[in-house]
Amino acid sequence: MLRRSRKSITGKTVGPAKGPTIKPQLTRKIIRRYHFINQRAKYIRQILKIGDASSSGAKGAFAAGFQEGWGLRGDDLKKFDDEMETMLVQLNKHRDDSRLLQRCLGYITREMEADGSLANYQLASKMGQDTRRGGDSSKILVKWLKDLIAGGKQSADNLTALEIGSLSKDNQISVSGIFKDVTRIDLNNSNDAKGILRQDFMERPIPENSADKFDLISCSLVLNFVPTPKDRGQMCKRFACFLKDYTSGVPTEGNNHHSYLFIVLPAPCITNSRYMTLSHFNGLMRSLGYENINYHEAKKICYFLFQRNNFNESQEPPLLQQQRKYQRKQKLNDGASMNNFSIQL
Ligand SMILES: C[S@@+](CC[C@H](N)C(=O)[O-])C[C@H]1O[C@@H](n2cnc3c(N)ncnc32)[C@H](O)[C@@H]1O
Repeated sequence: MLRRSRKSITGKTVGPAKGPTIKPQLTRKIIRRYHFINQRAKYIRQILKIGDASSSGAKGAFAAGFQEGWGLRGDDLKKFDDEMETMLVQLNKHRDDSRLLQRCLGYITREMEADGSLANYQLASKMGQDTRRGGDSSKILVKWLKDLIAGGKQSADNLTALEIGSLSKDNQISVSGIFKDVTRIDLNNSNDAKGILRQDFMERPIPENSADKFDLISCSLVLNFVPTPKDRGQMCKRFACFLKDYTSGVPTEGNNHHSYLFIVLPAPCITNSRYMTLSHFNGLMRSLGYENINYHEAKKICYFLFQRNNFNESQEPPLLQQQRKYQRKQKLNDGASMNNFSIQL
């Protein structure tokens, strides 16, 4: 069991003021692992064409292979099987070996269905919001929007927002009154009663008309948990399908209707990656049609506000041409202590 009391060995207080906590250094590890095995399970189910993720569904369909994998885990779920872990990373190479895919599915389903697995994941996600780690990131978003409205750069009328990876309906984005309506979604919080819809943004149906689109999307500490650089790129591309498009026509002086994208990332994703820098990220977003209008770098977290661009295409290289630069990983920095965070379009 990973949960623990609030004091560390050094006596330092960690985690939320009330209730169980998880060691800070484990938080990201748990979230990453949870996303990784869920994504792998989804991928295997697609190849094997099975819908039911649960052990009962999969066991019934593929008793032998599935149970082999299930049995490999034994009782200690902290023990990993090196061979299976390598295969999970390289599933593509084994897509024709259905017996092996069944084993992999059994192996990870055992972990996904273990007691406390989801609870630990949700606790780890919530800890990202703990005030000792920066708190509710939408506070800064609300301040920036208020400034834009006060400066006449943005109309305050009937603004709507989509919050991806929402953990609370009490965050500033929901309670500040700036937005007439906030739609909150999260992969795992099935708290519909609490106003958060359980939904994968990547599977959210694309709105057919503008009224169902949003003036702002908030994506705080979500992109960094998307497992692969290409999946992150897909997420970045998909934002535009859900944002109101105020960009058509020639930009006019005094136009104060825009749509926005608020992105929050752990600072090391931008400041300490071999494949990402601030200007690279802004360039990538620019190639997708967004202009960075606000940026704040705190010790651990980076905050970006992008405005959907209203530029004159004839004066810019076409966006598709610009996007090519961001389709491959490019080494921009190097250093032993650097990470490999990247986004590929
Ligand atoms: C670390 S939490 C961040 C929560 C909060 N937004 C914050 O800033 O503290 C990441 C959340 O993103 C959610 N998430 C990740 N990928 C998602 C997706 N594709 N669709 C919806 N939610 C997603 C996870 O379920 C998780 O609750």
